[in-house]
Amino acid sequence: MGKNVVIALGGNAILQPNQEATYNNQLNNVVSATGHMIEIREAGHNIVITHGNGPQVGNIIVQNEAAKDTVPAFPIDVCNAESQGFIGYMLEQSLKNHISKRQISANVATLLTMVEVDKNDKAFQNPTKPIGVFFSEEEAKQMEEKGFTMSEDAGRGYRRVVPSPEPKVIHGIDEIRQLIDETIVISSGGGGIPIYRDEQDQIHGVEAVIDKDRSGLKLAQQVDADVFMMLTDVPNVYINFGKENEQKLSQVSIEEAEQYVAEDQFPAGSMLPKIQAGIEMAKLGKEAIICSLDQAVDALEGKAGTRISK
Ligand SMILES: Nc1ncnc2c1ncn2[C@@H]1O[C@H](COP(=O)(O)OP(=O)(O)O)[C@@H](O)[C@H]1O
Ligand SMILES: NC(=O)OP(=O)(O)O
Repeated sequence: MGKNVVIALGGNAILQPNQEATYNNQLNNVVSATGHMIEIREAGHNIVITHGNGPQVGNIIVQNEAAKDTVPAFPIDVCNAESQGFIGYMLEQSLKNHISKRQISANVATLLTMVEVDKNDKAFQNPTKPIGVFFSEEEAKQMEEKGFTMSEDAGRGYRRVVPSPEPKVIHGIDEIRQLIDETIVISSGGGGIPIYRDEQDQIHGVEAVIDKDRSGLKLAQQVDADVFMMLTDVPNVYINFGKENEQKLSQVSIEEAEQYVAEDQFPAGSMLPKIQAGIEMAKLGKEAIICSLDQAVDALEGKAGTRISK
């Protein structure tokens, strides 16, 4: 019998750091990514897809700021909703085209997803989520002088950072559970649109970008997934990443993963949230896999990627 698999697709896989942020570049990457996802569905598994939006939401914010003298800029939660819409559109269109070509029986539905956070989350005082394009150190210094918070991102350059609160409740879980056997559901894109409830139980948007690996974990837990797959632009997790003594990890226990975290092997805002999500998934007796897009099917069969389990 097939497994329930939640797949998280990285925003940097949708727009690679060295690519121009055109719509066509992003669509081409999504067409290729969904081709691999469809293979998982063809192998008999149910899939729920979530995705990142770091590059995309950062670029939407830049568009808003550039045009603000003629069109007022929207808050970040609305920019998140816009990124969810356009990435969901690319995913759904590409999935439907693959389904049609391969004559598979499956529907696709994209859910615009709000995710509740605590408005007093301490993340609001400590921005850590990298968004948008990469800058040199010199450019980053100039951006800081203009009031932006910047941070180095995993050896790839500097990026703007925004608050990234912990996801608490994913909206739409009952609907996903009803749909999952027949339909490929796309949900919680960009980590979800961050919202909070006030004392009168009213919903409000809040300016932040939730980490999609953390909300993907919540999604995996809430839909009772067997496997949480985080597809990114590296084939494996490594210790001593980028150094001469770099070492590929294939199978990692909870204890080993916790030890590597304690050794500061993984940077916040890139690999750390994936590993933390993987540890939490493994603690539930389930599996977490971190791998590159093109190795998704092999990784699910235990032949590629990095697997965290008990
Ligand atoms: N220890 C590590 N092993 C593998 N990749 C790492 C490690 N530490 C940092 N990284 C970086 O993490 C990146 C993946 O994280 P991120 O850019 O947030 O991915 P995505 O947007 O695909 O979710 C890789 O491209 C790599 O540069
Ligand atoms: N929201 C989010 O985590 O996006 P990335 O995957 O692009 O970092």
